[in-house]
Amino acid sequence: MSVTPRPEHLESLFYQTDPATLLDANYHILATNLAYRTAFHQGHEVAGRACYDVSHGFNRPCDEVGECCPLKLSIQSGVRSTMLHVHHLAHGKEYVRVEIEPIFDGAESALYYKEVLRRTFIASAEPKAHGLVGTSHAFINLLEKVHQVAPESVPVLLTGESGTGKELIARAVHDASNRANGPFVPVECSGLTETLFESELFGHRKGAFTGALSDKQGLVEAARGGTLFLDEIGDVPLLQQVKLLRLLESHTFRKVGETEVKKADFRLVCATNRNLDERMAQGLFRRDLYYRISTFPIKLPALRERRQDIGLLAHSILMRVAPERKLRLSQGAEQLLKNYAFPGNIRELLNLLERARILSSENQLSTHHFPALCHETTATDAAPTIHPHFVPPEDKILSLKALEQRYLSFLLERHTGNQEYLAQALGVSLRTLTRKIAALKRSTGRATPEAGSLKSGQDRLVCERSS
Ligand SMILES: Nc1ncnc2c1ncn2[C@@H]1O[C@H](COP(=O)(O)OP(=O)(O)OP(=O)(O)O)[C@@H](O)[C@H]1O
Repeated sequence: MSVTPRPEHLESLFYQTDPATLLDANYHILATNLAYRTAFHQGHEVAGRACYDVSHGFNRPCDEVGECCPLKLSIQSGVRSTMLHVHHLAHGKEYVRVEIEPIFDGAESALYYKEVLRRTFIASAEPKAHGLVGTSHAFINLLEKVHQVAPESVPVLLTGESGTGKELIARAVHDASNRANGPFVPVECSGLTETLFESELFGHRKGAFTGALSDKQGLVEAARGGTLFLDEIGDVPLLQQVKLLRLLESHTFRKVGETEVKKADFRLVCATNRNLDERMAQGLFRRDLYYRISTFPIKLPALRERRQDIGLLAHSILMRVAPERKLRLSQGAEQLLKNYAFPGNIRELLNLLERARILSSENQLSTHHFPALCHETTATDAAPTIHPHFVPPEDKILSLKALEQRYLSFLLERHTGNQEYLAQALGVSLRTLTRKIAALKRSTGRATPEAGSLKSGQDRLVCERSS
């Protein structure tokens, strides 16, 4: 049974400047304001429909199809909840920050729920040539953290493997902060020599040292009112770490060759792909500096932890590297990329796509345009290989036995006829290896590569042939 909102609540909704709706606990939209209708539905009224239908085109509540639902959270907790959602609208998918507040009005349980929706542009849920793209859970969790910390002034430390997008996330923290109108100043710390470090960071006076031909403003000063992004902070040598620490503790600095002390005014974001715990244990990174920079650490997921985004990322990168060609991935090529572990992360994906676009004269990139991942053999029409960085699909957990069999079949293809060597390298006796090969043969019902090329059906990567 649907509830009728009280006039005072309807009035507060109508005067709300942000897009807003009133919902009941059964996911029905009871009322909407003009800002909501204008922003999301070209002025059309959607009251009376279910929120999951309107925002996602689903026929069931979002939490029943694997998405987090802020309404459900609020119903369960009885308090306000906020989260990022990807909304599927007429013009495409977009990121919306949804805030749900239960309205009790003296009643024991909430009468209904006020929903306020704010668009966020720090990332795109649709292919886009520049900026952050993604819709996977790991990526949404990352964006949540960016939203949580952006309005605060605390230092942020971004960690994660090389090529995961730390610089883009640093920029997103800046863009979502109240310093967004100020400058964003990236500093590549690993490239700064000892002599350059101070003069680059703090600036210098003309004549301060040989080669100082004019006054120079430092990067700390350039970041005034904005964000200073210290990339590769883990590579800063100990001597310079002391200087950084002094800057962060006193919020002041002095140009080289000058006596005047100046006040610094920046928000600090640092990034590293080094393991700072290890560096501290080795005495290569100061613990006091670590505590200064790591108030809010954010670990970026590796690309293999957000494989759901590979198609979207690839599409976006193709728009970037070949804007004049409408390049698409074939299904097989997309699957090939999704099955690869990407030790070099998004930078490696970019590299592979650049190479593929040069190799292809068509609009479609197929598996044979990715020779590094797909070693075609000439033995059969679809002779498969498994790349050493092969990882099983996200939605499928392989049993250890199945994984062992895959690995074995991959090795047998590589080392045909050399079982003695293989047994030794695997650390098992030749008898054990022979037994495992026989079991593999039985389970696939096919000959092992000893007698020909082994195919294990859908679990194998199959290279498309060039048309
Ligand atoms: N979510 C994303 N959406 C689109 N492009 C991305 C995303 N994340 C990273 N990229 C692209 O991947 C490349 C590598 O990103 P970036 O330089 O920010 O990585 P990094 O983690 O700072 O690497 P390193 O540690 O080596 O400095 C860039 O071309 C960047 O534009």
